[in-house]
Amino acid sequence: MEEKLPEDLANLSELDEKSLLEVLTGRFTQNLIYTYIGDILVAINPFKYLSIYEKEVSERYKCHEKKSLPPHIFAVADRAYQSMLGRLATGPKNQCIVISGESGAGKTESTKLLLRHIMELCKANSQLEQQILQVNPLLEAFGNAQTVMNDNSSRFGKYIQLRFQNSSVKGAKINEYLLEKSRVVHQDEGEQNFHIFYFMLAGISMEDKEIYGLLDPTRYRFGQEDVVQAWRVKYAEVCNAMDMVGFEEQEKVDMMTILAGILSLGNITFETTDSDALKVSEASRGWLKATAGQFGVQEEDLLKSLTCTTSVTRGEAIQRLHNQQQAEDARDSIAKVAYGRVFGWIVSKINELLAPKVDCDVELNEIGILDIFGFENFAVNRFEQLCINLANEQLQYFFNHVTWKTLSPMPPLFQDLFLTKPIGILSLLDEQSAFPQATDRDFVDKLNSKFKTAPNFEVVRNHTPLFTIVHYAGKVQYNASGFLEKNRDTIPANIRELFINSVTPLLSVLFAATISRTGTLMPRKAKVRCIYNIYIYFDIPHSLAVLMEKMFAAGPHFVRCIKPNRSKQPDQLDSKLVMDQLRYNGLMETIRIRRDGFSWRPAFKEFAERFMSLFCVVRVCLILDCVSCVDYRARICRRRYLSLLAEIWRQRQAQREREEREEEERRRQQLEDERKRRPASPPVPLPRKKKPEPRPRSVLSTVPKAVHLVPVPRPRSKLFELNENVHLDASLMLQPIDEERMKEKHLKKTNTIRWFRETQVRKLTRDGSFPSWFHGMITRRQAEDLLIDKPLGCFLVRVGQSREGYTLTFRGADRCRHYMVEMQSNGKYVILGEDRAHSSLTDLVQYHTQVGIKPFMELLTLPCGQVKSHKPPVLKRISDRRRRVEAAQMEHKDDDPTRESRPFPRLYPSIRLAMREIQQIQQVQTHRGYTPCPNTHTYGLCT
Ligand SMILES: Nc1ncnc2c1ncn2[C@@H]1O[C@H](COP(=O)(O)OP(=O)(O)OP(=O)(O)O)[C@@H](O)[C@H]1O
Repeated sequence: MEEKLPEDLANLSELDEKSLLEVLTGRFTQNLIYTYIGDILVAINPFKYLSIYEKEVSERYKCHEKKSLPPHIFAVADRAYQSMLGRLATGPKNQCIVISGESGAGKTESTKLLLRHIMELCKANSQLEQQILQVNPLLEAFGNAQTVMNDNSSRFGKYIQLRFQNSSVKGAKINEYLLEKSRVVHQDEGEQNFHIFYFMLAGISMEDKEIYGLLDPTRYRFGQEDVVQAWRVKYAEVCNAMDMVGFEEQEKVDMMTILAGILSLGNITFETTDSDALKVSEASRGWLKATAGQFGVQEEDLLKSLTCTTSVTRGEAIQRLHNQQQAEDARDSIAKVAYGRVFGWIVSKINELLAPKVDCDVELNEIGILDIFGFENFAVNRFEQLCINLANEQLQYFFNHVTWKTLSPMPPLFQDLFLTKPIGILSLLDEQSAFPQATDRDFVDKLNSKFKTAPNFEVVRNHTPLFTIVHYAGKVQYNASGFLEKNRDTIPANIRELFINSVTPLLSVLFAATISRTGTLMPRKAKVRCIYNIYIYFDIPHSLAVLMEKMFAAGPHFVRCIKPNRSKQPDQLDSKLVMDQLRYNGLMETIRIRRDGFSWRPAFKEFAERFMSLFCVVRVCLILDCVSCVDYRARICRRRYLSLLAEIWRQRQAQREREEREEEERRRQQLEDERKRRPASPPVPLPRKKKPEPRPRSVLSTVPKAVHLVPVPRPRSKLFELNENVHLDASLMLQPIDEERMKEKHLKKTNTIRWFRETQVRKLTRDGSFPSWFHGMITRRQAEDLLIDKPLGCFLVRVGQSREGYTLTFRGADRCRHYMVEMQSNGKYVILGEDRAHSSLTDLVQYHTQVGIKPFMELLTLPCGQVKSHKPPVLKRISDRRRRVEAAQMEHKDDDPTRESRPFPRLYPSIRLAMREIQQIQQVQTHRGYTPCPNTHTYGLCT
């Protein structure tokens, strides 16, 4: 039998490193990956599937406070949700869940599980929950990449805010931090570019490949077929996620074209000429053309921005020619900025689409989930590591503050060393970045002279500009090469100007955008001439400060993720690695403090409300006196507090026993009296069970469940009366109240008909005919009558009578089911509660002939067709008109593909020409016996 190991380490009486490790290892080997330390959840990554996230498990963890369940990530989600609603003794309050751990420890997975469970908890009949769940795959595709540490490593930090009105979710907002843009142009050995490039190249259809200007995907550096197949699936998922969240088709095309432009840009190489000027190599001329087309700019302008810098001095424009290195740097910086901004745009678009649609005076509560990189200490630590560790320093400070309160021994290193103005590290960095001639060495020299005596700073004597910071988690040596350039992260004015004038509105908006105080992209409405450079990292202190402000004001929850081994293997636990992480995370110290203090640390109000009944038993004033004068969390109060509680429990117990004794005595006395009163009477028979009175039948209950399946003879219905003069039943119009209601109903019906005519007919008809399963505007009852004697899975689609949308009616096993089909703002169709968006109703129907509809997972089988002779005159008229329009369109159709309904890249003809040119060059090369590989520089994706 397996040993029962403690679920909460704070309850252990004896706890040192050895016993802690023993408990965690023991639990891990029993597949118990979650353990509490008070209210902190420790999660060890199992690196394998565990059946602990199934639906039944998540059901059990709904409002688990009432039950005693093992530690689980769902329990954290539930506690945050219930606390946010004020159901756990405190009033409603914002909550934040901080997830930390090193790369590959399981933060992203934990975030997804938290989101999933919170969406389960607030489940209402809305599409929003599904949309929120789709945000993760989208962000992962664009912000994650394979690294040596983790195959799906998040290369950015995120803070997801879920906003609620009472118990239902009303919207979501994401803040992204520190995207590692340099990955677009350079990846270390064993690492990859951002996932989206691979997904796109593997998943894109041949037709789209030509449209965006991509080469045959087989030319890219791809792995085995099964990997490519997985990427294909992922690409479909990303496209679906964009549809679900609400991206427009043209926006998607523009975005994909920009990504293709980044790849083409990577193929541009330079050659020196006899004069000083640089030129684009012969082999990559086609790529220059393609890039210009994909970015929607003029080829000459793009070339100029790559090969020279223009500056204006005293009203005079001065051109400085680039050398080869500078030209390559300009090329790479365009790629990085363009990618960074596309990512920022995706986030701001998600925020716009998922913004709560409620009146601004409605107060919303919030649960925030922070998933940010863990502390990093590599062989070479660069600017990115400094930013990440700075963020972690601040988070640790927050953790200590919450955990230890007044006992925190940690000096605010963050504040002193980094943020003090004007001599903090970041201020000095900004100061040096502002001098065009300053070097990274100058910056380090400045640091050395200012901080040589600071306790957390160490001077490093070396040719390379190095310095060391003593972080809470250990010493980190930073290499400052490239710090000034990265901190400037400026877009040269001519490049910015070029893109602001792009014919692709998305690029124009992206390059005119500013970065907000929280580090988020803020698109500007109007085109703005560029005068200022943008400092991307400039706002790190601000963005952290804003985040911290939110977190300090919220109820905190901590999830500490632990990586059990470096080789990403299941069932293996490297004790040293785990111990190091426990120390880095500050967990060892926490355990000690928690054991000495209290593992449960509610706010005073929460505590008081919970224990009010106890307070009544003893002298309330004694407790209040104690806890209000001295913070009861403080150790100084502990002994007094414990003895007080013990006294309360003792008294309460004594009283309970007294009451029980009295009750027992009373009952005994009663029986005795009874017996005395009727000494000789025969045993009283048990009362006969009374036959229950028939309950008055409510209007609803008079209708047996199956009634909808029984065909009711009815006058021939006006099934397809898509007519504005909708017929009203005269008897209903007799009562004035009903008259109002009927008018309203009529109005809704008229509006729906207009909506259908103006926006739907074109999409629904093929060759002027409606699909056989489409039955126009019929009632629920009429739909059921049509399906009653049909086989299982038979279905039809009808137009809703009171809303702009459709209903899919389906002959289920026991009854007819009606599924609402949501129309998204981007014109996509989704069955409410499903996670798949479709471009047309026909696609939706087709899809569900293969994939069952949730929750019963039943498939659509047979369309319930219309009887030809019954075809309503209005539908027939619409069909005929549509057929005539289509015929006229066919006559005028020329071979310009942009006339088709699908959106195209803005400069599609030039992309097409460029790709032809590239292919011709390749053919010539093959002819001459070269292996054509024009993608040598395609940012790590080439064969
Ligand atoms: N609860 C879990 N159950 C099963 N596998 C898991 C679990 N958590 C994590 N994993 C596995 O570990 C991998 C790494 O986890 P994850 O991507 O969440 O790490 P991370 O901490 O977010 O890393 P990074 O900081 O690099 O983004 C996942 O891809 C998954 O394979």
